Amino acid sequence: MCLQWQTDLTQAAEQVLKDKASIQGIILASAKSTFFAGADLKGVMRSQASDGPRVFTEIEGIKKAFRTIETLGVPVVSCLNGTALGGGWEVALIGHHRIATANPKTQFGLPEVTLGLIPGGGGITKMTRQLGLLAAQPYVLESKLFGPEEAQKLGLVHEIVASDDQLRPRALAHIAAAQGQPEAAQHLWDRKDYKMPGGTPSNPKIAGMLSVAPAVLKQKTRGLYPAPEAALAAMVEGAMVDFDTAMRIESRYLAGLMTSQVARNMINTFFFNMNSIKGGQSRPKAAPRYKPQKVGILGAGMMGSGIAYSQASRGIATVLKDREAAEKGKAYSHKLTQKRVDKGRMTADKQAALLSLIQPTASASDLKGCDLIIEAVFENRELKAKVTQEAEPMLAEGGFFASNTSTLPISGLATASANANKFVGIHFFSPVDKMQLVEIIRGAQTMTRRLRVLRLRAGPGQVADCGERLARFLYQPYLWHLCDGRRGMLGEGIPAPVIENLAMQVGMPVGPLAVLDETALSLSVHVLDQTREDFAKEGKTYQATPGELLVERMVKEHKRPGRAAGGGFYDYPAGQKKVLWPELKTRFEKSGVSYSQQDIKDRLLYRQAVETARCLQEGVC
Ligand SMILES: CCCCCCC[C@H](O)CC(=O)SCCNC(=O)CCNC(=O)[C@H](O)C(C)(C)COP(=O)([O-])OP(=O)([O-])OC[C@H]1O[C@@H](n2cnc3c(N)ncnc32)[C@H](O)[C@@H]1OP(=O)([O-])[O-]
Ligand SMILES: NC(=O)c1ccc[n+]([C@@H]2O[C@H](COP(=O)([O-])OP(=O)(O)OC[C@H]3O[C@@H](n4cnc5c(N)ncnc54)[C@H](O)[C@@H]3O)[C@@H](O)[C@H]2O)c1
Repeated sequence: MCLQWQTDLTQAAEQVLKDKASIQGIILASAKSTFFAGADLKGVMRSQASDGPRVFTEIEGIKKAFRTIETLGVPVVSCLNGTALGGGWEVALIGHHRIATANPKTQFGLPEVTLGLIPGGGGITKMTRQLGLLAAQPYVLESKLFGPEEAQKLGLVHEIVASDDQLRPRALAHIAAAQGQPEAAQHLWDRKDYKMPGGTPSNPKIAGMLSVAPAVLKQKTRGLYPAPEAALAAMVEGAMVDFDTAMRIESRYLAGLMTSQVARNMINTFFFNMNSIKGGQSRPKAAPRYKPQKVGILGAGMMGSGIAYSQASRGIATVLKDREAAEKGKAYSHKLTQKRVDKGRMTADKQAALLSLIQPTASASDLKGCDLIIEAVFENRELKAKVTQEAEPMLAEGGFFASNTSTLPISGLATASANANKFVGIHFFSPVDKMQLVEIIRGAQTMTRRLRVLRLRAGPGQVADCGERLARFLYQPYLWHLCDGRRGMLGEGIPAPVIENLAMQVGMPVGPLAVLDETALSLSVHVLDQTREDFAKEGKTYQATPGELLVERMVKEHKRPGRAAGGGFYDYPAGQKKVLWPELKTRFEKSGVSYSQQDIKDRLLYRQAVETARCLQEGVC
């Protein structure tokens, strides 16, 4: 929907108006494999707040042309040969009759809200009038996409054909059959007898549901996303007025959002940046895709057992080695898959096949022939060196070794390896089965070719290559500093619920103390001990931060090592929701401490911004 397209559309609408007497019908079709991808997102990225009035005029101009075509008095048929999203679906909705080619890859719908925008090119008004205020919500507020078949069930597509070449003949046949039938040249909502499905907001049943809708929405967005709120407002306000006014209401909300920083950020992150990552931006250009046949994992603790699941669920034979906990580590995969079997999402055969790929063992010789071995033992340099030297000789010809360390520089760990150029960091996150991101860390001597391991995870877009420039990690120091600041706040006497709730209010999915519990407070203490040891070797004394000291107290004094070991900042009563450990109040909270909620929010966000800037500065890609 670039400027050129807008001009062309306006001219086409003027032309059909002039030629009205000689037109029997109009076909909307695309010469590309995608029917239409919607608004020009590059153009949206260029808009500034001061462009609001111009953007409003443009939106209204587009919709005027849409309206001219659909109210001309002739049947309009949309021939949907492929995907139609956002403004593209709004173009499809100009047609009174919509024919789609059967193709499981085709997607229709309104993804605007996911980009910080709303379907303000008629999408809100028309979908609401077609489906009703309640039924339209998933498509408008949650950007639920659908294929041709679902569209047909919803009455949004009227015919499905087997191939693209049948679209035009079917459209012509429809136009021929529709001659003399005024209703075929009219939308549902333009008919005199139109009634909104389910009723308008004046219907007491609808009004009752709508009175809670903003609260339900706010619970999901925490008030941080303006687009869904604007979309809901446009739906409801639009349902109380005539069609043209509803369209104008939509345009106003859209113009405001289109020129906002929030939309620019969301479009950049969720469309352009995501696309370039999916397109392989972080992958080495020349390296072919690679999937190891057999992977060894050292350490079947929290991470090792999760990594074993992640490998086996991708069909990779996995040897899980631990001094004592290998069977327990495998049992974790049983627990995860059993939940899916119980819900009918996995067959017992598939579960058995997955579990059969995991071989628990206490013997290093079982690692023989692995083309990749990932070490996930305690965060202790000597232990890591020992297990590296023990396991490396078992690697298959050309195989390589990886450490899942959170904090120890890869170049340093690689000194224990006989093949430092085949030593790489592969940093999974906890819980491994849920977290999509994996960091690949090159040590100073790692050959770039090692990065072929990126194939370990399901798909692209999930890997940060921290590179040898950094020879450390992107996410870990990031999280570390963030958490450190927050546990530091607890040490200042700020109540734990305040820290947790304000973190959620600024958009974090869970509070920082909960994250620390998940990754294990004992891990933080291992890291602290190792850091002290490293400093001592250089004749220096490490000055632990207040946050680090607080966690050390939690583990060593209060015996609260984290979730996996029964409790940390939170208690985890069986079968119930976690609750903050009541003693945090007596042990850390200071009654007279004064704090401003805004300051705490700022501290949480500034740290994030500073760490992000550092990553950019250090060239992390
Ligand atoms: C003032 C205007 C008023 C408008 C009023 C209406 C407002 C409307 O309600 C708002 C919207 O439509 S919000 C929008 C809602 N629409 C959406 O969210 C749909 C976004 N698009 C898609 O999801 C996918 O492109 C498709 C699934 C359509 C095709 O997938 P595929 O076949 O794998 O193709 P691919 O590899 O993905 O793309 C090829 C190239 O095209 C590029 N490009 C694509 N769309 C673009 C766009 N809208 N923009 C700019 N560029 C767009 C893409 O970056 C890439 O460029 P590169 O330089 O070669 O890298
Ligand atoms: N916890 C997290 O969130 C997280 C996230 C990313 C990376 N990591 C890193 O992963 C590694 C493991 O962390 P974890 O949280 O899974 O620890 P954990 O304490 O849960 O597990 C460590 C396991 O290593 C085993 N082990 C110890 N010595 C061994 C040996 N010689 N041979 C085989 N197994 C041995 C232990 O028995 C234990 O099961 C650490 O390097 C940590 O920094 C942890």
